[in-house]
Amino acid sequence: MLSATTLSATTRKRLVMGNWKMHGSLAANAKLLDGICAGVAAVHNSDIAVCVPFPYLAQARDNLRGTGVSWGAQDVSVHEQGAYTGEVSAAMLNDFACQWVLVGHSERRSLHAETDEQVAGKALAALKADITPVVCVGETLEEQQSGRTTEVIARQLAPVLALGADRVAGLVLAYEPVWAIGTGLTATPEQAQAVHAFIRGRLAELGAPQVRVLYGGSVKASNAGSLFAMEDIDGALVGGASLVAEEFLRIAAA
Ligand SMILES: O=C(CO)COP(=O)(O)O
Repeated sequence: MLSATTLSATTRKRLVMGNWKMHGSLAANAKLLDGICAGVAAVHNSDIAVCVPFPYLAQARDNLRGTGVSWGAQDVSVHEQGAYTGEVSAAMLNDFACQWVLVGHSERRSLHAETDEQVAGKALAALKADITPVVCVGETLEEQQSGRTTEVIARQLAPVLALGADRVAGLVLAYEPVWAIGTGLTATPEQAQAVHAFIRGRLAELGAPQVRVLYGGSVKASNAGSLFAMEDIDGALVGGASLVAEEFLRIAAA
């Protein structure tokens, strides 16, 4: 007989999401999106999505509608509207039919001093607009080396989990160890699985065990398969390798 955890693992569909970060141009994106669309029919086991810079949301929508590839943004304001120069609201993302939005990426946390509470507020703003937030958590190298990984993840998760089981059931989490982002250093599948199991435990305690937990940090076609083989890794949030259509598709098919 299947145990409850085995059963739930089999029902979480894999999600492979590209985070383009601040890369792209109309011309380069057109080529990349065409390449992804050309190969997506061969990928059966993963949901595929791209999170693009704000100015390219219309291009993503126009190129991806009806293709099976979904799209989203890389940040959202905690505010609904008003005098917030430079901010983009969840309702504005809805105007471009975004299905997803990243919140709390480590680059936003470190470069823009986003707090755990602000990240949870952004997740809530997205949920209220029917956009799925992909909440990113992860420890720095110094935190990892001093044995504080789970302490940091628990702290980052706390205000998100405080939104309650019903809200949390509507989001996706991404574990991205900061030391593995853009460095070529990937957590080993076992290292990543240990943190994912910890996160899954928190989700189960809350009553939201089905939430997908993605891994991010130097994911490539060559390491994706061994990461996806882990019980609690439900897909990947891919930076650099998502900018090359063939490589991104190979990850999704791994
Ligand atoms: O930050 C990341 C995705 O959000 C990971 O980036 P890389 O895949 O380039 O390491």
